[in-house]
Order: sequence, then structure tokens, then C-alpha cells
Amino acid sequence: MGSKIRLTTSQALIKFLNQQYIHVDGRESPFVEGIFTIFGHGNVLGIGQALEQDPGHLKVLQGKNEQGMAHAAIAYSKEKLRKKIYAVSTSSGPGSANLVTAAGTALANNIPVLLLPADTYATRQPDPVLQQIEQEYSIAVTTNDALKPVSRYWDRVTRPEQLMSSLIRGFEVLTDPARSGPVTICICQDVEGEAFDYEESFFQKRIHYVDRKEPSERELEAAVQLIRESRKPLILVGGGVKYSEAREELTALSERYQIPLVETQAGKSAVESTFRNNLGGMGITGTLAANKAARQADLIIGIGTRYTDFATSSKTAFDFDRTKFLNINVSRMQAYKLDAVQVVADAKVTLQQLYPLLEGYSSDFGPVIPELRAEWDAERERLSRVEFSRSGFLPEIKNQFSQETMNEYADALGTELPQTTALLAINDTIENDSIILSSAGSLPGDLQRLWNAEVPNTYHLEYGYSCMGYEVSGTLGLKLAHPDKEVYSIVGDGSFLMLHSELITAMQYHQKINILLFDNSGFGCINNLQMDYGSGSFFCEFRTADNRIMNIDYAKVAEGYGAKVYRVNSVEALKSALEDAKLQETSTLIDMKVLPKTMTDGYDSWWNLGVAEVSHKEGIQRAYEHKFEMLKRSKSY
Ligand SMILES: Cc1ncc(C[n+]2csc(CCOP(=O)(O)OP(=O)(O)O)c2C)c(N)n1
Ligand SMILES: O=C1C[C@@H](O)[C@H](O)[C@@H](O)C1=O
Ligand SMILES: [Mg+2]
Repeated sequence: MGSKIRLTTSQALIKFLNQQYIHVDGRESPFVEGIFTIFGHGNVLGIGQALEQDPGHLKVLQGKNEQGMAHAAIAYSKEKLRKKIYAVSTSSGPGSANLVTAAGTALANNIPVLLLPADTYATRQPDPVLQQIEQEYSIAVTTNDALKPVSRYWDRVTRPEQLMSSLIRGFEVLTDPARSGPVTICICQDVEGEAFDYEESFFQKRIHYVDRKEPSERELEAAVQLIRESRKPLILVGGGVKYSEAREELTALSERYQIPLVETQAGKSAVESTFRNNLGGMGITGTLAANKAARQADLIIGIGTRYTDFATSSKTAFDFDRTKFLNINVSRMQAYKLDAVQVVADAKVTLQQLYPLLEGYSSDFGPVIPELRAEWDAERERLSRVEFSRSGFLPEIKNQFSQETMNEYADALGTELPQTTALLAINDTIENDSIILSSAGSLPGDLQRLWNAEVPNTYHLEYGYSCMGYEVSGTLGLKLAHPDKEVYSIVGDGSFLMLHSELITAMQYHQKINILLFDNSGFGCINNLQMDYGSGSFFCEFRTADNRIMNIDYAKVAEGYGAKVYRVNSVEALKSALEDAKLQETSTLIDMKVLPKTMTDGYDSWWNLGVAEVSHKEGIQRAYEHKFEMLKRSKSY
């Protein structure tokens, strides 16, 4: 037996985190950058004491809301292409319950994050401790059990020595590209401070090798055959392309064999929008170009994608009678989808190996690509010039609000600014190497369709969970990952209201973030949805009890925190605010009042939703019938 070192469980945890390294493509780097904390009685005397005594290289950041700080950690890891993480330490009970939403976000997006919620007493001596839920059917159940369904790996440490096997398992999961996601290790609050004689070898430098999994010969042969048999193959670029850093291999293959690309939200900006074979976002929030190409395709090559309903228009985007699927994915589970020919391997290596094997091949898509792109560019140009008028105005979302209601909004919010016009002005004005982030509401759809990311990896959309509240907190993680870049949170008023506490954390640690707040006074996209499916406008607008549209001074809120703020209601004011915001050293917020119904509408796409089967409203009955028409042409699994 080697020598031993006596440490508390928490001291051992922090010492271990300092010794984790990741090794990818011959490059080795520390895996854990730091730790976010909100101290409560459950962690301040254990993990808090250990960090105060010796944090090692870990940066310690104080969060303001557990969900928010975990979202920041998730965005950081996503930006670091899953090769570096922050840990998150919370107290027990409500502090850990606040992690559930964030854990779901990390899980749905396959993003590694280490969650360290405190747990109730292992000895049970003081039970029920403060904030213990006291579940009647089992004393062993605590709030932290709620994290099980949203964790990739979950454990409870009830003795100091259990920490060793728990952490080793946890880091194996965190660094596995096929399974990475949230790892939750709950440590009983008494155990956090208890000591044990740990073997020194536990704290040796550990290198987690992420070797690229190669495709087998059989897989390559099957893939080549499928592509050669296809006349119109289309590559669906998922997030896996980014994580595999496969941009060069993908563009080379696409260019050489004339295979166009379409993107999921997670895959967008893996390849720059100016790449001539890039047809943009596909699916429910996709472009007309991408959705038309999908309908024409006879082979979909899905790379690193989960094929969510948004990406596939609820499995109606393709002609399933003739379209085949080839899936390249490190996850076997994902590769199995849509009865595809499976290549369970790393994207970059697979594309490298496919390239020479397709020699002599050329798809029939070649001449169609520039036509589709030109058609979409014209539509994008039109959307950049939408202007409101007080009579005869036809917003993008049609037949929902009368002109009278649109005028009422213009008066109440003091604006005539349409959302698409504002968004495209932003795209034109900010530097093209700055990074934007969004996650929920109508903006992700507009962004996937309209945002031109001219520089790779400058578009960060959390659309696996589409979690409101990720926007501001995630942008803090973005800035921590890219201290030298301008970063922009693109957020609706609803999402801003749900959670923006980490703006204060950003200010506290001099991490400049820019918040571009689109205030349309309501849950706009859901209001569109309910009205599109035959309902009235019901509880989605922000109206007072006496039916007045609310006009909230969000700029004043951020000003109160110390941010530099701007109030804008025209394109000119927006552009000058953006220019001035670039010059600031502190965080900024631009409070943009925009008109409802002026976001983009769908382009040849459909979404399967739970429409009411019984209703006296004709519109709802029609929507229900339409659903079954659409299901006739969809794949049923
Ligand atoms: C945490 C969470 N709760 C609820 C939802 C459902 N939801 C999706 S978008 C939305 C409204 C968003 O409103 P806002 O941020 O103002 O964006 P808008 O659609 O008006 O552009 C809601 C409630 C969600 N995505 N996330
Ligand atoms: O229900 C939803 C509808 C989507 O349009 C939106 O972007 C997303 O946030 C959501 O949750
Ligand atoms: Mg809104």
C-alpha cells in the first residue's frame, strides 16, 4: 500500500478535481476550469472550507441562482466543445432542487457538467434537518433523487471513502463523447467535513484520453455504397460535427462531391454560412432552401444529430418512400434512428476516410444549390426591410392580430420596430467574430433561419431543452470561455423575466456580456402557436387585469444592477446603441421594443402537436384534421 493522506471528503474532492486532464488529438489540458458555488449550510463548511483552504488552479465563482450558474457552466462546456468544464456546488434542499432544470438542459444537449449538490445527514442524527423533505414512504429519498432522471450519472456519497469510486466513474462519463452529460454527485452534508486516510495514488494526475473512434471497414463500405447509389444526398449537420471539429473534412467532402449541407440548431456555424453549399437551418425553424432540398433528397447523411422533431418537421420533412438514411454518430443509440445505415464513429475521422473512397462521384444537387441559396437570400433581404404601417400592415404571422391590435401595441410599447428588421440589423452591425447565444421563444427560429454566421462557431443555440432563462446565464459561460470576444445574449422579454440573475455575476467578475432584449410584451411564439391552431389569444400576452398592454422598463432593471443600458425603438437607434455597446467595458443591455407577430413564420414545415380532439371552434377542428393529413405522410417512428 502506498502512503496515505488524511483529508476531509471535500478537501479530497477539490484535490482530485485539480488533477483531471483531458487528452485530445495529442493536446493535453486541465479538464476542470473552476467551480461555481452558492453556499448554504449544506456546503459552506465542507466544500466551502476546502476551497478556502486550497482551491488549487480552480477558479471559484459565486453564482446568484443555482439554475443560472449551472447554465453558465453548461454554456462554458458547450463553447469549449466539451473539453473543459466548470463544477457546480450547491446547498441541499432548495439549492439542489434549483439544479433540476439545468441538469435537464445539460442532458438533452449531451453537455458535460459536474453537479455537486449537498445531501441530508448520513448519520440521520439531527433528522429532519433544515430543508429535509421527509418523504413518508422512505427516509432514504431526498430532494436530490429528483436529479436522477436528468443526470447521465448519479451517485450519493454517504461515507468519505465512497468518493473515490464515485469520482472515477463520474469522470469516465464526463469525458466520454458518446455519453457525456450531467454527472451528479450528492455528498451528505456531514460527510463533506468527515476525514479519511486517502491513498496518495487517488490524487495522481489522471489523463482522460479521448481517442477518435474509427469506422469499421464494413461500415465504410456500406456508407460508400449508399452514397454512390444516391443521386441527391444531403448532409444534415448536427452538434456532433462541432464537437468533433470536423469543419474542414466536411466542407472538403461537400465541395468535392457536390453534396449540400443543412444544419440543426446545434450544428449551425460548424460550417460558416458563406460556404457555398450551406443551405442553412432545416426543419420547423428552417429555411425554405433547406426544407426544399430535404424534400428532394434521396439520401440523408445525418452527422452527429439526434433528429429531434424540430430538425425533421416531426418526421414529415423527407419523402420516406424513397429517402434513405446514413447516420454517422459516436452514439450507437443516435445512429440507430430512422432505420439508418449506421456508422458508429467519430465524424472527423469518418469524413476523412470517406473522402478518397468516393472518388469519381458527383451528386445531381450541384446546379440546384445556388438557385436555392439565391431564392433564400432574396427572402432574407425582404425580411430585413419590413416596415410597420398604421393601416394595411401584413405582419409575417398573418391573420392573428387585427390592424387595431397592432396599432395598440405600437402605441403601448412606443415602437414601430419589426423583429426581423431588428435582428438582421444586429447581424449586420456586430463584429462577425463575436458570438451570439439564445435558447427559447421566437428568436431561435428567426436565428436559425436568418442569422448569417460568417465565422465558424459563433452561433450558440441551446435547443435541446429550449430552456427559458438560459440566455443570460449561458452568455456568462460564453464570456468565460472567450474572454477576448464580444458576446451577445439574444433574449425575449419572457425569458429575461424568468431568469437573469447571472447578469449580476457577470458584472461582479468583470465579464462583459451584452444583452439584446426583444420586448414584445408577451410569450410571443406561444401566442402565435395557440392562435395558429385555432384558439384565441389566451394568457400569452402581458396584459393587466384591465386589459392594458404592459410596458416594462427593462433598461431600468439592468441599470439598477450597474449595466450600461439603451432604450431603442428604431433601426437607427439600435445600430447606434450596438456601436456604443462595443466600446463599453461593462455589461450592457439594449431594451428593444418590438412589435408582436413580426417574427418569421414557418417555411414548408410542420410540427406535430397535441391539438384538442373535441372543440366547438372551427379553427381547432381544422387544425386537428390537418394533423391527421400530415401524419399520413410522416414516418410513424
Ligand atoms: C423554462 C421554460 N418554461 C416554459 C417554456 C415554454 N415556452 C417556450 S417559449 C415561451 C415564451 C417565450 O417568451 P419570450 O421570451 O418573450 O419570447 P417570444 O416568443 O415572445 O419571442 C414559453 C413560455 C420554455 N421553453 N422554458
Ligand atoms: O414550446 C416552445 C415553442 C418553440 O417555438 C420555442 O422556441 C421553445 O422555446 C418552446 O419551448
Ligand atoms: Mg416576448
